[in-house]
Amino acid sequence: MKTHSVRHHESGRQLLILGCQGRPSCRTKFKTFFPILRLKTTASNISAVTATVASSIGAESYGVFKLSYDVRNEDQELLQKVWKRTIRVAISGAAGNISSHLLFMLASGGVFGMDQPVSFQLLGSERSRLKLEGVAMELEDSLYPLLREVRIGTDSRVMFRDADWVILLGAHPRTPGMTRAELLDINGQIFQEQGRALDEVASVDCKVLVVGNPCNTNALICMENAPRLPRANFHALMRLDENRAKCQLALRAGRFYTSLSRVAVWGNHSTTQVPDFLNARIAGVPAVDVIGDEGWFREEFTPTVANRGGAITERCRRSSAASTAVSIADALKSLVTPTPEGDCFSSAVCTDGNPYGIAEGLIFSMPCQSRADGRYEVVDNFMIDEWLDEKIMASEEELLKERACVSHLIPNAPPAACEITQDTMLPGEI
Ligand SMILES: NC(=O)c1ccc[n+]([C@@H]2O[C@H](COP(=O)([O-])OP(=O)(O)OC[C@H]3O[C@@H](n4cnc5c(N)ncnc54)[C@H](O)[C@@H]3O)[C@@H](O)[C@H]2O)c1
Repeated sequence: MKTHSVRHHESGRQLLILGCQGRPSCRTKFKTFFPILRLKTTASNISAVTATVASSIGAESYGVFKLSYDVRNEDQELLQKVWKRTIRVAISGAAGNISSHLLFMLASGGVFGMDQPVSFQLLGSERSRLKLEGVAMELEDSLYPLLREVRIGTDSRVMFRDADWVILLGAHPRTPGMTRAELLDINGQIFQEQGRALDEVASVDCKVLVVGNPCNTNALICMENAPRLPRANFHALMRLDENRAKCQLALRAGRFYTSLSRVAVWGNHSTTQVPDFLNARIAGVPAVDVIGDEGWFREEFTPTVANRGGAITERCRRSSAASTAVSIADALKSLVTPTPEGDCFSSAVCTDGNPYGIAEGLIFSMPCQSRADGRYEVVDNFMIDEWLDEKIMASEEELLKERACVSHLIPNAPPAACEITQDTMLPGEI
């Protein structure tokens, strides 16, 4: 099944419809959605309409999305309202667990704003096609006024076209017996292909957030295969790790999490990640002074945060999905709202020109600030002591090794031997 949008011929509004493939019940639905097209809705002319619809995709859309809405009877106030340009969000792995939370947060206006229309371009795998159809139907039934269009498909070159945001969730899960090096290769191939697709069809301003694991190296592969897009547009999700660090600090200090600031997590989204307690503040006071127990920070806080995903997976028998979706929403919000003065957010971004001497050409989590326009700057005034430096270097070393293992997926990279000796677990794994 396909989802299509059609531009209303009078108002320029876009309407959404789930494609019928000729089913009689669906043809009735089609009639309801397209009264203005005055079509005799047979299976054959539905495909003719579909072709017309496909050619209208990519145009800007304005107006109110409402199923079986008749513009002639529309509330004049709504008609006259000037809507923001619809934001196009492409999401891969859209039939998966994280997506089942994320899509509904995005469609409700909780991320981009209650006055910001959104449209979805949902990419699934062949295997998840039917489930993707179900997801689109659930979105339909949710009647979100800000959701203007939903498209589903399995071709990244179609789904990434004209997207403003691309959230890459789809990845192969690590199966029993699979080494981290094998996972890097299998998923690396997915992200090589998606990087190429982005290079061909994505808007040059689009921001890409990679979530599928191993997310830092997947983001690196994606970025290197999309040279037309600025390298600064690529992120790998580390916000979940930051949120987990904040939760542990708040619990230990007995303070509400809103009192926390400058909590960064450095490095790789693996157990080598470095939750930074040295620069963290609680109500503006250094967290180390408020908690006053250095042993706790090193021996409990750091491993607890790094292994939190595993602890959740052990209990739920699947990796965290709802809290991951929340952290994706937080990560996106951080880029479209100004970072409060003196605060930061964690995102794994390209290390080119970074102020901390981390090897260039990696996707590495660092403290960032945003001016609300989708772009960020790396915060350059974090203190690094010997302990932190050593930990950051270990995570950097791991990412250098990961990069060497996927050199065959990076254009123009010199061939390198894969030397991942330690089979580091990902936070979501048991
Ligand atoms: N970075 C983080 O903080 C973080 C946290 C949790 C999970 N993750 C990772 O996020 C990913 C998604 O997690 P989930 O729980 O939603 O997994 P899931 O298995 O429920 O969903 C993944 C979906 O992706 C689809 N898929 C696979 N290959 C695809 C491709 N090439 N194109 C499009 N779709 C494809 C699958 O069919 C599946 O529907 C996993 O890799 C997981 O390890 C990352």
